[in-house]
This record gives sequence, C-alpha cells and structure tokens, in this order.
Amino acid sequence: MTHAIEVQDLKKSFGSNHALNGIDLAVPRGAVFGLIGSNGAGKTTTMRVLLDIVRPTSGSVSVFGIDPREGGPALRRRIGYLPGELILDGRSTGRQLLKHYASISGPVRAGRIEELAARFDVPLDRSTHKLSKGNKQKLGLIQAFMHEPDLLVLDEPTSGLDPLVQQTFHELVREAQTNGQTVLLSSHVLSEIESIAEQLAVVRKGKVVSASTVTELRAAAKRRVQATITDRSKAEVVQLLSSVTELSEVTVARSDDNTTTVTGRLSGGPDAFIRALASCAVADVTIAAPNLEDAVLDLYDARPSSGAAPTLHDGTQEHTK
Ligand SMILES: Nc1ncnc2c1ncn2[C@@H]1O[C@H](COP(=O)(O)OP(=O)(O)OP(=O)(O)O)[C@@H](O)[C@H]1O
Repeated sequence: MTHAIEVQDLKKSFGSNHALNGIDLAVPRGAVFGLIGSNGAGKTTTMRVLLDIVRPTSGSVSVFGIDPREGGPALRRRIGYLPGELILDGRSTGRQLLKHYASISGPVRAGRIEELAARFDVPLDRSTHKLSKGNKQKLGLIQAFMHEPDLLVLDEPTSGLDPLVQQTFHELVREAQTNGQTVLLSSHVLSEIESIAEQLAVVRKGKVVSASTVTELRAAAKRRVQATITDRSKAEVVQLLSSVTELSEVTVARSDDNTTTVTGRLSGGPDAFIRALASCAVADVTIAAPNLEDAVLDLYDARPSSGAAPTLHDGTQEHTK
C-alpha cells in the first residue's frame, strides 16, 4: 500500500448544500501534499472526513488502508490534526492543554512539548485566553506535531503566523518528511504550498480540478509578456503576432508617442514570440518567468482564462485567436 490517503468520488451534502461533489485524491506515503482552493471550495470538509469529524454522503475514503469511520482511536492517534478554527479551553494554560492532548493522542516523548514551545517561542504557562491569535495557532501546531504522527492534516497552518514563525513551521514539515511522515496541508496562499509541498491538488466547487506536481504545474504555467514597438502600426503588430500560436489574451495599444505596446500571456517557450518581434524596432520587451499563481487562478475559474479575444485599448478588436 503506497498511499497514505486515498479518496474516491467523495460526496458530502449539508442539506441542499453540495459541499463535496466527487473528490478524488491520492496522497503517497511520505509526501508533502497541498490542497489549494478559494473559500468554500471544500478543503476543510475533505480534511474533516479524513478525521471522521464529518461523515461522507457517498464515496470511498481510506487513511493507511482504513476507512476513518472504522479506524477509531487507533487510527486517530496516527494523525496529527490542526483544525482551521482552533477552539482552546480558556481556563487552562498551554502546558495543561498540551498535556491533556498528549494523554489522548500520545505517547509524546519527554521534553518534546518544551522543545517545540521553545522553537516556536510560545509561553506555556500563560492562560490560553490571554494568548494572541498567533500564539494560539502555535499551540495548535505543537499539539499536531508533538506525538510525531504518521500523518499530519493541517488546515491553513500558517494563518496568523509571522514570517519567522512560518519558517519554523517549514522546518518542522521538512523534519516530518525526513522521518517518513506524510503531510497534507491546505492554504489559499500558493507561494506557501509551492515552497513546501511537492504535489498539489486544486479544489474548486467540491471537486479536484487539477492534481499534479508543483514542477508540472510550473511547466504548464504561462509567462506574461510585453513589448513596445516603434515602427509598426497596431494592425501590423496584430498581423505579425498572428503566427505566434502560443500567445493568448493579447492586447495591442497605440500610445501618443506613436509606439505600439503589445501584452499577452505565452504558453511554452518564448522562441516564436522573439522571432516575430525580430523584424521590428523594439524599444522595450519583458518576458516574465512562468507564473504559477496565474496557472492556479485559471483553475479557480475566478477570471477569464487563456484564449480570450485580444482587445485594443481604443475598443476595436483586430485579431482573434
Ligand atoms: N457543518 C456544515 N454545515 C453546513 N454547511 C457546511 C458545513 N461545513 C461546511 N459547509 C459548507 O461546505 C462548503 C465547503 O466548505 P469548506 O469549509 O470545506 O471549504 P474550504 O475550502 O475549507 O473553505 P475556506 O478556505 O473558506 O475554509 C461551503 O459551502 C460551506 O458553507
């Protein structure tokens, strides 16, 4: 069995709200796997099903080959879970709270809680209701990591953490991976997933719309390009670029200084674009690195994707791809 998590056609409805519409997910053992998606996409619900906090309407779910509904405390102990909304008992200190969690999910090796508290710089003897949002989040992370579980399920783990603490979190994730633990984490922030996960699934409207390695997604991502040309009319530039099949979302605009500026997004390499410009007088050109953020936003469906007709700033359309 090579997967820590296998989810097939998972559906969950809350009354008439179809939160999950057939989620498929396969997280290999030892992977750091990111779930990314906009608000309400279904990331938290998927995680809650893995923990048997929420029960599926239909579909199959397995964690280390066991259905979470059947796994009971033994399976639960193998998972460290950071909920998205952490509710801490205000009457106790961090130390008391963590000891309480350790008695449920432990064993926790001696000194581990203190070691993690020192790394995160969180006061253990202060009442939890006096803690800042960030310090509460740190306690949540400590309880997830402290018993060195086989699987970490972390819902928005860096929410409320400053960049230095985020770095400590990244170190813990790397250590967990070195130990052979599997990490599933969710985020709205792509740069975070990109920097620690090697695989990711984009969740949209209760479905996984893309599952790939970060490297594959980067390869499929487009580059933003812009060039300012001084010796061609708008129509000529449009004509010139019509042969560049990799170019989409093209905008061609004429400026008062009689230059023509073209912007667009380029899939694949920049060679054809550069060749098309070679015969022109080019005052300025920018070819950006492939943009992963754009690739994911396309998948979110939050904005028009590639293939949109190019527009001219004066409102005329001269060229459609
Ligand atoms: N207990 C519940 N009762 C009713 N609806 C729920 C419940 N839990 C989640 N939902 C709904 O399920 C959908 C998916 O929510 P979910 O929290 O899984 O999304 P998410 O991707 O984690 O979003 P966010 O990034 O905002 O946390 C939403 O429409 C939400 O309102």
